[in-house]
Amino acid sequence: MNLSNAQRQIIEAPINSAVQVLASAGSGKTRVLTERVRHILDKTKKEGIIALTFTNKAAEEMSARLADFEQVEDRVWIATIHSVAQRILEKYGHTVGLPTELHIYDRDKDRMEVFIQSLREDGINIDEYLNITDSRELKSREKNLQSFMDIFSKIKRELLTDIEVAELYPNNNIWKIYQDYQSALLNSGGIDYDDILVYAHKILLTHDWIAKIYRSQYKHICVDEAQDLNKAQYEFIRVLCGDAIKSIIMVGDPNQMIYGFNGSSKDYLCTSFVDDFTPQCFELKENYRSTKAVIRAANKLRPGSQAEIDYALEGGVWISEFDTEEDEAAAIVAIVKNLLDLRVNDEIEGEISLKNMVVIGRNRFVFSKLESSLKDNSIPYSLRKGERQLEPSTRFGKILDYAIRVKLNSKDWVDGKKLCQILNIAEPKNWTTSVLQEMVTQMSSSVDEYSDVFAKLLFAVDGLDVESPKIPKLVKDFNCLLTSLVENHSSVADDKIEDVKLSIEELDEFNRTWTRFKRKGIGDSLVAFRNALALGQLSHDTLEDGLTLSTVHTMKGLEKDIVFLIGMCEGVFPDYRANTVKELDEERNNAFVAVTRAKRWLYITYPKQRIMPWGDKKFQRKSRFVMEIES
Ligand SMILES: Nc1ncnc2c1ncn2[C@@H]1O[C@H](COP(=O)(O)OP(=O)(O)OP(=O)(O)O)[C@@H](O)[C@H]1O
Repeated sequence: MNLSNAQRQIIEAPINSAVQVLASAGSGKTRVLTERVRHILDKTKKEGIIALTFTNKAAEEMSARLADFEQVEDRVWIATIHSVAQRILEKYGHTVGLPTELHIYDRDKDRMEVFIQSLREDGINIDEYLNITDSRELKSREKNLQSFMDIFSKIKRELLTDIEVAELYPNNNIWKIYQDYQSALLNSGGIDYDDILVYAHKILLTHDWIAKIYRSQYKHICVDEAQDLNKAQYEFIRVLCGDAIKSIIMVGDPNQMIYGFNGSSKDYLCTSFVDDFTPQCFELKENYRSTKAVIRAANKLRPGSQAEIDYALEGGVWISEFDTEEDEAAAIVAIVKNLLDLRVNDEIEGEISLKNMVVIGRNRFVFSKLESSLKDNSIPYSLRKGERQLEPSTRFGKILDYAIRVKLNSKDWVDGKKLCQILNIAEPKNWTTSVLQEMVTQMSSSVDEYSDVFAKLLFAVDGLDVESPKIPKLVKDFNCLLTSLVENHSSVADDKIEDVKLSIEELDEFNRTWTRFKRKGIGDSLVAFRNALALGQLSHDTLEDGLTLSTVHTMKGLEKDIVFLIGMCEGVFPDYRANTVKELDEERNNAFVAVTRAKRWLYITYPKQRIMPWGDKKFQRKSRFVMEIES
């Protein structure tokens, strides 16, 4: 595939200069970035490159595209911004007072537990506050607590100082509450997800010698999807460069900024980067991905954003209205079947299969009727997950998960408490390195019918060598044990045996995740494994051959020949919570991203009425975005 002149100019821009690329959907941003990396490798001798992506999937894709280049492994560090920051913490976290074995609290509810504990320690009777029977009032109180957590995230994502916080929230003692939460996190031996960047930024800012180590090895930085940077991410990149790294390329599309809830703003790419690095600026407008019909639709949403290439195919965009969500689902299933029967078409490369299609919705709730319809028609499908790992659902799976966390960080009372609850035993008085042994001892007097298995599991996890754990052996032993329970299950109530059967599946999944971890070569230790899980580096698509159902956010950066965009009603898309001009503008970006995932054909559908979660039937208005596309 040839590069266009515009693409080539960017790739061949002077090596030690800053480059900004503002490019529309499908214009080859990822391609340009990959080729730029290749070009730098070619033109320089031993210099290293850091290529920063937004998701692990994008990092994998870039690695795959560069796999044929011999020196890539030694010279290019392709990773998400969080993975790079985390690696810095693993090595140098001690310089800012972090524990040597980093424990990341990756679940919202665990962070909330730590916050509640910090309030307790401040003498606030938080348990009484939450111990009420009125469920509505309880919800509102939980919401109140959540609003504090949101502020903490904002402080971290925007790197706010105490003075800025006092100005923003003059009537609350937020900074003190925040500091107490931070101390509580450290007292439990961990940090939260947002902290990864905050601490890594702090390390580079306050320890120039550490920053110099990275700057001497990596002389070039490439940033993909830069329209979605937030302040902490941008400042992290800036401090990584310092005055030494001048070779930085940022590539992004302002019309695809869809992470505003994460503090993202296109201003970091469009304004701050220009002010701080005075880059050479380029634009790419030609859409190489989509057909004329799709490009026309995209241009209705963002006028003038897309240019057709001469040889673009005509393609098609079809908009259909249905009475109900069931009718909408049935129609999509019918179209899918017709397309599969069609098998080939001049506009689609190769054979038409479920692999060429995706169903996109603004949120995952719009898929429920379609999922039933697909099941009824035996059409395999899978919901594209975010990068976070699925939580285990069985008692065995949960015990394994919590026990590993406690093994790695015995101060982790959050998971320790949950472990005790599942095992139905008393909490240890002190959270020290012997907690798992104490739990094993306690299990000897447990009346739980599986106490023996759970005690063995705790014992086995406690005995793991953290540096080089023998996970396959653990899996094999417990697979045998659980299988024998299933085979001799006559004495056990049936619902419990279902849980054991599911445990075997979860254990298999755990094993596959471990294998994925080893194969990726990100480390050998149990800590590296847990942190890779927390950073979403080990997730995978569940079903490769089925029909993919995806939210807009998880479809970012990807493309399919045939796209169904469903549930296009006001309130769903744009989301009912988007009220301000800025929020509605981001909804438009979401619609633009959804439409531009289509390479050839786009089917847009909406129902005239929907059943709300509380059971009422509600009439729907066609989305404003559909009206614009039709106009
Ligand atoms: N010069 C070119 N000639 C032909 N096809 C190209 C060219 N450049 C890119 N493409 C193709 O266009 C499609 C879009 O490219 P790519 O995924 O790099 O775009 P992008 O700008 O990152 O898209 P988005 O931001 O919408 O995710 C891909 O299928 C790619 O192979």
